[in-house]
Amino acid sequence: MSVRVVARIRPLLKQELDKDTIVSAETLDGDTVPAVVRIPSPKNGAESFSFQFSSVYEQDATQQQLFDAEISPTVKQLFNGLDLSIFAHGCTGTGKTHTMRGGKSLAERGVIPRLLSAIYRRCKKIEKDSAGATQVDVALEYFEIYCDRVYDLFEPPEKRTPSGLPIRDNHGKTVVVGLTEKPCTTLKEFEQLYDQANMNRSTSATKLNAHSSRSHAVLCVKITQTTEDTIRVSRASCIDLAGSEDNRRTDNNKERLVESSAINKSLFVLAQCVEAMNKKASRIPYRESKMTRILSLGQNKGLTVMILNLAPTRAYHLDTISSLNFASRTKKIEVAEVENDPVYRTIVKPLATTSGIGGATLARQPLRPLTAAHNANIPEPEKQKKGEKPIKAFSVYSDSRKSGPRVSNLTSQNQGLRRTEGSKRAAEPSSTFASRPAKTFRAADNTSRTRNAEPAMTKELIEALIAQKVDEKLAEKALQDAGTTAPALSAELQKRLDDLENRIDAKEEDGKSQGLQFLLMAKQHHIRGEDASALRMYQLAQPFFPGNAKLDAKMKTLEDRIRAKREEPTCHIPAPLALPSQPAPISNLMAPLKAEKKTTKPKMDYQDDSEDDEEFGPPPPSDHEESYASDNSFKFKPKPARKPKKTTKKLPIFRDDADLAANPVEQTPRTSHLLKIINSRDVNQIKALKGVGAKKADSIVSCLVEMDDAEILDLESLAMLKGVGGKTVDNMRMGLSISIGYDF
Ligand SMILES: Nc1ncnc2c1ncn2[C@@H]1O[C@H](COP(=O)(O)OP(=O)(O)OP(=O)(O)O)[C@@H](O)[C@H]1O
Repeated sequence: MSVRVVARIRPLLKQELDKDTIVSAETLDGDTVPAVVRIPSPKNGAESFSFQFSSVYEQDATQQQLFDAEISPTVKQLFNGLDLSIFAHGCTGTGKTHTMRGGKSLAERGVIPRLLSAIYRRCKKIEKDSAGATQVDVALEYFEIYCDRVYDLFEPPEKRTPSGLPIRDNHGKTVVVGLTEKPCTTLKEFEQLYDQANMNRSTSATKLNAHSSRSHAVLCVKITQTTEDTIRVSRASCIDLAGSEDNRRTDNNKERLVESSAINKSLFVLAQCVEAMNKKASRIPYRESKMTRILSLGQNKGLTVMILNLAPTRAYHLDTISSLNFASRTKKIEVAEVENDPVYRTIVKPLATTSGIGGATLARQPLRPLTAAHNANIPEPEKQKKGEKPIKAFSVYSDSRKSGPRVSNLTSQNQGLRRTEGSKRAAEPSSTFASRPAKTFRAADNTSRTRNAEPAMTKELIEALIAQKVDEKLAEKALQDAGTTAPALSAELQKRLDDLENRIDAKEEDGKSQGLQFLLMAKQHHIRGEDASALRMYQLAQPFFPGNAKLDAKMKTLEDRIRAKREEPTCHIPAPLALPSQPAPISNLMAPLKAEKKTTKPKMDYQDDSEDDEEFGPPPPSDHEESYASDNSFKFKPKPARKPKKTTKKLPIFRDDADLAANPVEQTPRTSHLLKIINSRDVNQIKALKGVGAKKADSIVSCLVEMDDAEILDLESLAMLKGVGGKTVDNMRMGLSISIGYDF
C-alpha cells in the first residue's frame, strides 16, 4: 500500500494578511472533500500548479476533523497487529507541532494525544469484551534527533552525553541503544509524561517561528496484548519532523545556523531516499543521516500516513512548492502491510547477564530484518545461545516473528521472556523493494563482522580502497552504458561500501568519523553520478582533511564537470562514450527543459544539489508505445544494455509535422489547446480529456511536477510522459475535436 499523504493548510497567523494567501484547496469533480492543492507558479502568476493528495485540509479544518478522518480508522488496525507511522512534514512554521501535539484545550489537542486517548479507549474495550482474558499494556519511548544526535526525551537534558545515544544495526534493523521505555497505563499519566518530555525537546525562537522545533521528535507507543497463550506487540510511531529552513529568511545566528544545517541536511537525505525509492534504486541512502536511518521510510511494514503542513501565504511560496514536490514523490512509495503475528508464550529463564529492553517485562518479538517480508517466529529453545546479550533497543518499526515451528508453553503474566540471537534470522528480499543487496549482505554478515577483530583502518586506506573501486567501476561502466539514474553496484563494491559504513559506525563516538562519513557519502553520490551532491559532500568533508591535495583535486574535477554540464549545448554525444557520472545525452527536446528548470527551481538549501542530479528524461521506452519512443525528433538517454533504437519509424497519424512540433507557434489549434490544458497542470481539466481518468491525470501532473517549470512543447513529449503513450494522446486530441469543435 502506498504512503497516504494528506495536506493541511494552516490558518493565517496574526501578522499575516489575507491578500497574501496563495495556497488554496480544491475538490475534484464528483468529490465532496478537497483533494487538490493549488498554488500559482512563482514565475508566472497567471499560471498555477495543482497537486493531488488523498485529502486536503483547509485553513478552517479542526484537529478533530483531521484526526477522525485520517488517524482514527487506523487504531483498529494497530490492535490487529499492524504498525502505524504518522509523519508531519513541512517547512518551519507551517503547523507540524500544532498538528502532532496541538494546544492544551480539548479542542486543540493534536494527533498524538488524540491517538493515545483512542488507544486507551480501545484497551478498555478489549479487556472488557474479553472479560479480562486479554490484557493490554502500553509503553512509551520518546526521543529527538538533534544535530544528527539521538537524545532520550524521557531523560533530563543534564543527563545527556554530548554524543547522544548510539544507534546500531541489528540484523538489518536500526535500533537506538539505551532508550527509556516508560510503561504508561492511563491517559492522565501519558499527559504528564508527554508534557514533561516535551520540555526537554530542543526548541528556539527563530524569525519564522517563535517556538521552532530544532529537532525531529519521535514518539513510539508500544502496545502489547497478552492472552493466556499469546503476546502480540504493535507500535505506533509519531514523528514531528523539524522544518526545513531557508536561512536567507531566518536571520539565524551561528547556533541556529548549525541546527538549521543539520535539519536541512537530514531532510535533504530524506528527499534523496524518497527519490531513490521512486527510481527503484538498488541502494537507498538511509545511512546518510540518523533520521533516515532510524525511520527507514518505505522499509517499515504497516500503515504510513504523512501529513504535509503548508503555510498559505506568499512568504512561503518557494518552500511550499518544494514541500509539495517532495510530498508528491512520497505518495508513490509502496509500504507492505504486514501484521505482527502473536508470539506464543513460553517459559524462558531470565539470563543473568542480560538486561531487559527498556525495563519491559514482557517478551519482545525477535528482531527481524527490515527487508524481511514475513513475520519472524519465536526461536526453538535449543537454538538459543545462552548468555548472549539482547540489545536494549528501540526501533521505530515493528519487530515481527519469523515463520517456523512455534513453541507454545505457558508462563505467568509477568514472566520475563527474552529475545535471543538465536531467534533472529537472516534477511530476506523485501517484497516491496525487490533488490536490497546491501541490507541482505549486512544482515548475513553482521555477526562475523562483530566477532572478528578487524585491523584498524586509516582514513587513507579507506579512501584508497574506495577510490580504487570507484575508478574500476567507472571505467567498467563507461564501456557498458551511457549512465543510469540508479546504477546497480557490483556485489563486491557494495560489500566494501557497507564495510566502510560499519567501520565508520564503529567510530561513531569519535568526532573525526564525521569527515569520513561525508567522504563516504560523497563517494556514494559520485558512484550514482550525482555530481552536485558529491561535490557538496566533499565540501563538507574538507574541513576534516585540511590541505588534502587529492580531495581538492577531486572537488576541482567535479566543479569543472558540473560547470561543463551547465554550459553543455544540446548536442548529442554518442552514448557509449558517456561516463555514468556524466549526464547522459539528452534530447534536443529535453535539454531546454532541464536548462529552464535549473534557472527556475526554488532555491531550497536541501534541494539545490539534487536537482543537478536529477534527470528529467521520460520513463523507459517500454512504458510507451514504440512509435513514439522511437521517433527521431526526440532522443532520450538510452537505457544501459539496450541497443539504441532505430530512428526511422514514422510517427503516428495524429502527430504534427516535425517542424511544426519543433515550433509550437505553428502547431495546430487543437494541439496547442491540448498542450495548454496539459501545461495548466490542472488535474480537473486534464481529467476531463478523453481517455484520461483521475489516476492518469494525477500521474501526468506528477510527471510535470517533477519537471518543475518545464512545459510539454509537443505531442511527442506528451506521449513520453509516464502512463500516457500514443493512443492516449490520440484519444485526448480526438476528444478535444469533438468537445470544442475543432474541425480537423
Ligand atoms: N491549524 C492551526 N490552527 C491554528 N494555529 C496554527 C495551526 N497550525 C499552526 N498554527 C500556529 O502556527 C504557528 C507555527 O506552528 P508550529 O510551531 O506548529 O509550526 P512547525 O511547523 O512545527 O514549525 P517548526 O518546524 O519551526 O517547529 C504556531 O503559532 C501555531 O500555533
